[in-house]
Amino acid sequence: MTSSQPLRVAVAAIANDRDEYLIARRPDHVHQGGRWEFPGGKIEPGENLETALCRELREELDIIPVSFHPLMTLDHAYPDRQVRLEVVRVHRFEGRPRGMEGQPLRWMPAGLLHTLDFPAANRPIIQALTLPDRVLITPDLRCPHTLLAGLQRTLAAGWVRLIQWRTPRLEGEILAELMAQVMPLCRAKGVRLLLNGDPERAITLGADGVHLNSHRLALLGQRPEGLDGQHLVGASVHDAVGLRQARKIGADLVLISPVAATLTHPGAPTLGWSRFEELARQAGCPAYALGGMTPAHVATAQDHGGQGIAGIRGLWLGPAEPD
Ligand SMILES: Nc1nc2c([nH]c(=O)n2[C@H]2C[C@H](O)[C@@H](COP(=O)(O)OP(=O)(O)OP(=O)(O)O)O2)c(=O)[nH]1
Ligand SMILES: [Mg+2]
Repeated sequence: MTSSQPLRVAVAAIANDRDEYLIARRPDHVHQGGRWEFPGGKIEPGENLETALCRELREELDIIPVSFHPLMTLDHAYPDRQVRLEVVRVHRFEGRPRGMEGQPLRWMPAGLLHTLDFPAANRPIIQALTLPDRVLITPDLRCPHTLLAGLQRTLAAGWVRLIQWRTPRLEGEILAELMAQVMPLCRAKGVRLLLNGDPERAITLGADGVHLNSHRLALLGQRPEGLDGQHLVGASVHDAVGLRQARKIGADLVLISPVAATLTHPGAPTLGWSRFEELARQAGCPAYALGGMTPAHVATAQDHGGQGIAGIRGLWLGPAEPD
């Protein structure tokens, strides 16, 4: 590392109304040259994020952003440089984007961003643009038929895009047989499923990734083997120590809990929204509020730096009480 102060960079994830993002190709000769990027550049002395954003978008694209909000702040150490990417999501702008520096531009559907070559620091940005605002956690039921019926009802409602499959009382063949039915149902709806459990088992059963409870997370020294860029790794965290561990192993999303009182852990002390916000802002990846959450809390979670909410009740459209 050449300096202890990271280089502050204003980065714009510019969206159109088809959920596509504007990307540009960095010239070959610059840092991270040849890779795709979100438009933006260095925050100059005396500038704040907003003034730097407006200047960069005028210089690079000849547009003026008119509606935007902060998405995330990311610290990343490249071998030769430490950067702090201050990422803003731009919803509306004036003008027609042109590559003012001769750089190729492209509008890319959010779901395809992960197929392109971006700088390594960009992975959490792409996750944040791709991941939904709600994670459904399955209830802890023992009856496969009840689970399957609840899943079908929930999928039919059409809004769920990410599921954490958490059935700790189902093991071995019963879980394997159930997953063989569950995965095709999810795939048909474009829903991704993370198996809460052992990472190897998640891969064997064909899940889209794994969810690590705080205990499993604490035992890992690195991202579980076999879970490549196409898979997702989620982790449950309750404090700054857990969050650091999630960053260390390269988790793609974290569930921070308990934000409010929950029936799943009655009487447990809660974090509240201000502590959630402190943790979410340090996460370096999309963070979901968990504990006492319903879809009505999505906006509150986002106002506090989160990606959205996670939970069972309020999201699962079937019986949720232990059977
Ligand atoms: N703009 C942008 N920079 C990124 C992204 N990801 C990433 O790691 N970076 C890094 C690469 C660079 O080290 C730094 C941005 O520098 P830059 O070269 O774009 O800065 P600039 O537009 O002010 O360029 P210049 O005036 O120095 O030519 O941040 C990204 O998505 N967009
Ligand atoms: Mg630039």
